[in-house]
Amino acid sequence: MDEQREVKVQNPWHRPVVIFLAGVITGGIIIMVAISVIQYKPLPQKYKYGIVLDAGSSHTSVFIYEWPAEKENNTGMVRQKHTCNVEGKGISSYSNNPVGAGRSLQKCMEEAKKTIPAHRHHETPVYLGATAGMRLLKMENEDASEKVLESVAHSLKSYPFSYQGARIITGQEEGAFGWITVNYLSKNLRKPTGTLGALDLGGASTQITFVPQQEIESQDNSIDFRLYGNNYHLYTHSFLCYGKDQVLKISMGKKMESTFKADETHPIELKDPCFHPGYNLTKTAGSVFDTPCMEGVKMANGSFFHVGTGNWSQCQQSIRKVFNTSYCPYSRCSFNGIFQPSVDGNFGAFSAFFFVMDFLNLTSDSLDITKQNLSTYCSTPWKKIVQNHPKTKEKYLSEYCFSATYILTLLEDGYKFTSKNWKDIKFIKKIEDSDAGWTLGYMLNLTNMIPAEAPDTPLMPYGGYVAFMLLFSLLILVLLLMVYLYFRRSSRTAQKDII
Ligand SMILES: O=c1[nH]cnc2c1ncn2[C@@H]1O[C@H](COP(=O)(O)OP(=O)(O)O)[C@@H](O)[C@H]1O
Ligand SMILES: [Ca+2]
Repeated sequence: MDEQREVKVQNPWHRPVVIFLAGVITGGIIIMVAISVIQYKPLPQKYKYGIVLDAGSSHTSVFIYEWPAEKENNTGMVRQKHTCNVEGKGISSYSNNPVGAGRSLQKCMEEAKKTIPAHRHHETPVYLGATAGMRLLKMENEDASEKVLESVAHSLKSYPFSYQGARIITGQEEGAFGWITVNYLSKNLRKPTGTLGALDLGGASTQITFVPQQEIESQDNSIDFRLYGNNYHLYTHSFLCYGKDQVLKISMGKKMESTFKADETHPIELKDPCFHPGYNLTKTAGSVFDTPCMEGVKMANGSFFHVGTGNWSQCQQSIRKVFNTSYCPYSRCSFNGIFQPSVDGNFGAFSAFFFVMDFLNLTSDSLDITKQNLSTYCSTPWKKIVQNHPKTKEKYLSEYCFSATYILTLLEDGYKFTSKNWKDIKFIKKIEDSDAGWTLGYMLNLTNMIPAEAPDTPLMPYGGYVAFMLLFSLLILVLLLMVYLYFRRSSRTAQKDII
């Protein structure tokens, strides 16, 4: 009996104190895991907002962006929540009525107030960036351009948002921020993979931006960024007056200059291969020459009949005349003596590049087939075109043959794309529900949402962390149980041996 009692006393697992301690340790581990899991659980998502107004030459669009507050420095987290198209023309058309420019924004800004939760209004930045229409107005009439900018600034300040400025952005900014937008949305910026070049076509200017293989020979065309720990050396150029609406005016003006000299009888007929056969509209010379882009072209006046002949190759011949390729002070040029390295890699072509090519179903064929299809389209009678598209605005409809011919000529003769790398051009409107364009990149830059260095990332993702903690604590529990069972067994064996 005495020996038995001795053994019982020697077996520590039979002591209530030890059992109590084991319980406390196990409970402690469970509490520790529970606290650390709850502590690092992501808080319910809080969203922040930003507003950018794209005051283009043809119209103004309001973009509302949204992003989770705690993830603002991660690539691809900002998304477009809402867009609103301002009624009427672009702000540069209000040169004779600047007050109207500010007033035109009211409807869309009221919509913005409803879209963004009220408690976020005061911290939501609002930016307005004006592009080539206002650049041209500033060249023509600086005073009028200032009055228009004052008017839109005054209007934007009357809303409960955080007004951050209304200004004319430079062509370099327009190109570079378009490039940032498409690469941010494609999540290219933190990866070692290549980037996407950006091609933007507006009504009054056009931009080309990409990472070149060759050295950039002109300082004006070079932009450097450090984003997420990577250095980017970009080539960019913005051609003022080479948006599709201005090129239409220039090429019509040039045609008028050459035909009207020979024929003095009024009203004059302007035969135009870029418009469909059967198209015939009376226009005023003033509506063609109302631009500073027509320097050096002899001005006509009065009205004329704009008559379509629908001939694609003649149309291309007439468009080629707007590109000056007679001089180049660098090793290579696009046109008008502007340096351009050879195009390299994939390109996203957006805004009017997309609107036009998508409307004509010309976004996925080879360059040769695209030309053939466009040629057939241009020679289709105007009557049939109207019948086939009864809902499309006739002004847009009448200009698609011209616009697509200009696009092909700009890309092939201007930027030197070939039938080989034609497939590298992707005509895009949106990437992941956000429009391709300069506005997102502009906001990301001004709100410092793209850090120069890659932000620190946790050792493991949240899900992995929870799974790891649970597995690890389970393992400790199993180990404790095994040790307990082992000791119990060995103490029983010891007891039996003794008996
Ligand atoms: O649905 C469409 N079909 C064809 N063209 C369009 C459509 N929507 C917009 N556009 C054109 O896209 C261009 C947009 O240019 P924007 O107004 O941005 O000028 P900017 O960038 O030169 O300042 C204009 O030429 C406009 O007519
Ligand atoms: Ca634009």
